[in-house]
Amino acid sequence: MSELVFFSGTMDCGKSTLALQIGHNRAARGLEGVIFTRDDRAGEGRLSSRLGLVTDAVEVEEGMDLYAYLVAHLSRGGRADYVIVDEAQFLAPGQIDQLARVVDDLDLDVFAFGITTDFRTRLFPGSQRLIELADRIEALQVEALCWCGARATHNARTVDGAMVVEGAQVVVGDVRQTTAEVGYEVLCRRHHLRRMTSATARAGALSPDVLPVAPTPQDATG
Ligand SMILES: Nc1ncnc2c1ncn2[C@@H]1O[C@H](COP(=O)(O)OP(=O)(O)O)[C@@H](O)[C@H]1O
Ligand SMILES: Cc1cn([C@H]2C[C@H](O)[C@@H](COP(=O)(O)O)O2)c(=O)[nH]c1=O
Repeated sequence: MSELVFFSGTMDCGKSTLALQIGHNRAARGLEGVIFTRDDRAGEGRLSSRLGLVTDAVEVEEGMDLYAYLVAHLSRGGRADYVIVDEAQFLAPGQIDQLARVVDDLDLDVFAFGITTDFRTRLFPGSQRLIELADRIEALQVEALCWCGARATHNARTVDGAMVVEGAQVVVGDVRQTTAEVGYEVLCRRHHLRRMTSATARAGALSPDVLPVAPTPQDATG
């Protein structure tokens, strides 16, 4: 039975790497996949991992029918033994329905990879639909870590290191981005809710307000 599988996790937890590995292992056994992506940091029509690996992919445009694309591809004599979709959070809910149809009507496995929630902890519409329709949801084994050492569960958007909670849902960007104004940082829920990024935590630790201060004679006398 073919399956629609949603591999989800925070940013920087290895989703694209796993997508490339799944493709690589199947290619090694002579299988051919169709790889879709949308708005990868490496540019249009690319699926890239921070480990340096990159492959060509079909860029999913707004309004594109993924089921129709695959039917046309197969009718032209193209091969598709399975389908990979990276940055699946950026797909429209209707495109996720089309992927479910690819599984059910074309009998192809679809492996979708994406983050579930945005910088405001709200579900991306594409991820919500995947959660609703997927046969299986897989959490990645290599967890990203918050600056405090706890498992990172949420994605924060930062401007000059400070967490922001206003702005468009989609802004392509990266973690550990020191030069660009907008960046991202993965945090545990506790620090996401407190809006404490590594930079603000560092600044707080260095602030004279929180440094232990030796008591002065006035303290003793009141
Ligand atoms: N220099 C490095 N050495 C070893 N592993 C690295 C290095 N840089 C990145 N990684 C690994 O790559 C992961 C990010 O992979 P990637 O597929 O780009 O993530 P995602 O698609 O989930 O955002 C990191 O969690 C880390 O495990
Ligand atoms: C949290 C959040 C992220 N994004 C963007 C930033 C990146 O371009 C991708 C995630 O890529 P990754 O391979 O999982 O690291 O999503 C966004 O547009 N809006 C957000 O709220």
